[in-house]
Amino acid sequence: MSGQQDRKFIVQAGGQLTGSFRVPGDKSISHRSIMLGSLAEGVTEISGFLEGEDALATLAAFRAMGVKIDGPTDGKVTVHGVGMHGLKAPENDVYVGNSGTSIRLLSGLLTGQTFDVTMSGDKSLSVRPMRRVTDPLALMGANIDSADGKPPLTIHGGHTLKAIEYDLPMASAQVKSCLLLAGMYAEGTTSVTEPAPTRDHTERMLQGMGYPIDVQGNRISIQGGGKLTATNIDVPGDISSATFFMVGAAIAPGSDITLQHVGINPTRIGVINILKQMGADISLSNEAVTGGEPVADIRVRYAPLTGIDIPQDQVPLAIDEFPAIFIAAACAEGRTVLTGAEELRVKESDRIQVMADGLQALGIDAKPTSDGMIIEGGIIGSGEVDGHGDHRIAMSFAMAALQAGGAIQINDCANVATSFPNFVELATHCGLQIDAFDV
Ligand SMILES: O=C(O)C1=C[C@@H](OP(=O)(O)O)[C@@H](O)[C@H](O)C1
Ligand SMILES: C=C(OP(=O)(O)O)C(=O)O
Repeated sequence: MSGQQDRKFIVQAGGQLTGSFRVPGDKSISHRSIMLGSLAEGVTEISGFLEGEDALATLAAFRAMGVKIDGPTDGKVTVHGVGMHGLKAPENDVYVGNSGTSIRLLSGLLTGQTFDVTMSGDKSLSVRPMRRVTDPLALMGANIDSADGKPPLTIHGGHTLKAIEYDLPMASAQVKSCLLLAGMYAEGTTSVTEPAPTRDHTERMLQGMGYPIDVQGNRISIQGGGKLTATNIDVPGDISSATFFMVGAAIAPGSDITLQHVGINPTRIGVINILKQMGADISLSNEAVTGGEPVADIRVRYAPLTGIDIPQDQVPLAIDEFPAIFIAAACAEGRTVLTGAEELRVKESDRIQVMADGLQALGIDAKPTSDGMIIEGGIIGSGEVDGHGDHRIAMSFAMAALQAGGAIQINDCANVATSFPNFVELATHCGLQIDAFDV
């Protein structure tokens, strides 16, 4: 839970989604724009920055390390880069709240500094696994203390880093990015091989800021000792935030929405591929490339959905979208089977167990498995579910109300502010009958 106060949502049943609007900026790209902008030489102007708690935690961390950052004001941020060696020791521990991306990417970047930093987070972050970054960083020569592989992490600076060749044990853009950021400070060429493609925003932004990297299939290499040059970054809308509206429109008869200027990076569009395979009516227009990232307007009109076996190659490309995809599956005709998604168990909550519990509470036959879920499409009932302090769980169940037999109450929703601070306003604007209460 963020802050002192918790929130609950009560969403009335029925309705449809209509309208054309923009969702907030991409969370992954927002984090990286602050990190790389801070290390660059020159001034980086960012527009479309996500003013959500996670990205703001990264911004605050760099301010605490001496970087002058103006904004955010209406999504505009100006980062006065200090160069690769210009960060200063923060006066206090760095608190990154709920944000796995902040702590894991910063771990890599901070191993290259000359000072020590301790990073901590909220209740959810404090039980998330960090050995996936601390183990390979130790191989590079980093010295990191953790609480049994969990936050808080203390990164001891001043160690000489050596390049490594590393086969990632899991498909994780956070681990890949952590090692590439550490690789900028290592002697030699660090190579990371991923078992399957994951989001490549770090690679794109490094290249956009003039830091050479070499990509050969799933192997990404970076040589230490380079530099970054400031540039302007237009952050597209977050496809992970757009997903809630895509699923809402796909399940509610009469819906027709257009989500403007959304990032459609090929490493992020698993949700489009999966929903289309289920029968969703999704079309793209205004396709363009902005700051090295492809964008488009996404239109979704209601069409009946059918259950599918979700192709495993789509899993890393839709990793944050499964809570919402499970809602689509619950409204589809027939069975949907997800496998190969054990990573969902170590997100802000155990997204397999928590979604299965919530769906069952609403009368849906949902069987959790070790690495996925089997969902029989059916009729969603009225009831109360627990958001478990996980933004994506809360927003997914909010959309389920569009097809429910009665109102749905969702508890422990405050963390929606981590990725989508104006969710309730936008959802109301396009037709969801949602009220939020501080409790
Ligand atoms: O690199 C990133 O920005 C992210 C990578 C993914 O995490 P993993 O690397 O743990 O899969 C994703 O779930 C997270 O929301 C953001
Ligand atoms: C997993 C997520 O984020 P993070 O790992 O940055 O907390 C998410 O936003 O769904």
